[in-house]
Amino acid sequence: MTSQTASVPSPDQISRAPKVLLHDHLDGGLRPGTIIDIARATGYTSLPETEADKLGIWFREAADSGSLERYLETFAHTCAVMQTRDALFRVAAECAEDLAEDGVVYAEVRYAPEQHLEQGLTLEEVVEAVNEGFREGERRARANGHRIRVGALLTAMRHAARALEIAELANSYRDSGVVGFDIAGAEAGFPPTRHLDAFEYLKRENNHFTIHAGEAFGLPSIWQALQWCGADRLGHGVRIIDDIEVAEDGTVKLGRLASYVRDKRIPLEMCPTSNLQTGAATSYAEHPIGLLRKLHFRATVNTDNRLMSGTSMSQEFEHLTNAFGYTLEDMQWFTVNAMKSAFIPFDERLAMINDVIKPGYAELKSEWLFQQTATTSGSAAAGG
Ligand SMILES: O=c1[nH]cnc2c1ncn2[C@@H]1O[C@H](CO)[C@@H](O)[C@H]1O
Ligand SMILES: [Zn+2]
Repeated sequence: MTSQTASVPSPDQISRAPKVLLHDHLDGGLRPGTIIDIARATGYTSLPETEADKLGIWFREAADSGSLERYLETFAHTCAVMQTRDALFRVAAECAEDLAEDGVVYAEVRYAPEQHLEQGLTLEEVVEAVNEGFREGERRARANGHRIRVGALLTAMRHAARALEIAELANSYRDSGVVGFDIAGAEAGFPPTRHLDAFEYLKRENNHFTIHAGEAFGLPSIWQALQWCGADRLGHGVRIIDDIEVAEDGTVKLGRLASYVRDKRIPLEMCPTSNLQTGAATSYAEHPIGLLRKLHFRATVNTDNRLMSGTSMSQEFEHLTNAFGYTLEDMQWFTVNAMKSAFIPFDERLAMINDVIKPGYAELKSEWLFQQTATTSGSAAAGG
């Protein structure tokens, strides 16, 4: 008998499956049409294209550069149209709506408040506009028959010097929509230890943070993020593969750092398509997530920047099912990993896993039973 739980899910099943997203940038996920609307309304005239389809393609191609630094240049345009309360509200509401439409049930979406002050907003006004937008998006999703919860992560830019201030901001909104902190931006030349004061502050406050590490720079960056800064999770972390040796006969040897990451169940926020664009990986089939999943690292699947990568959670899973033959069981494994690693309280994570994620996958895994009944009962009736 062939149970479909052992076969690759269809795109439709992938889309309907409950998904959890831990690494998604708000300024990397705008709808192209929204960028054009806001640019018109606010007088921003530097967009490279003025038609939505073409603008979407422009972002994808410009981001397909092979270098993180050039990939990041495209954010000048999205940040330029995220400078007013209304724009931030709209972008955040649409983000929650789009994720819910894609079957995401829980998301942590990050952005850098310091990049949205050009037209006079304060840091607090930025956070409040985005929070209100997320709540509005959750309501719209519910009206469309979807359920989603969105938490914000506040990012500090690693080349700048405002990390402590942003960490304090994250801490003051921890009971109002902000679930943690992050640092992002160019990695080479900007080690996480530059922002030690921010991380030490958050640890003293018993707060949570993730650090972009091991994307454009290797093991030293991951080591610092964990052992100097105390990160709860790693943004990307793909270069941990450099500390894993696979011999010709298939035996695997983990170095000290890779062992630590696996033993301590450090979540890896992996973003396959983004990694191909910035040159952190060469193909889906060769993406380190394949080996890391086999070795039972706490790997999770994420979008990073839906606009720049022209992707969604469903598309990331489609690429992975094509490359590795992943089943619904694998998808559930990644999703439960992500939910376990979220920054919301333990009881809420557990309820999400037991009452939303597992029942959702159980339902999908049972579909083959009824398909078979439909075909066999038809032929039985014809034959009898
Ligand atoms: O993959 C990434 N690696 C490092 N930084 C990133 C990545 N994607 C986006 N950003 C940076 O994070 C800022 C806040 O959201 C973005 O403006 C971008 O500069
Ligand atoms: Zn990122």
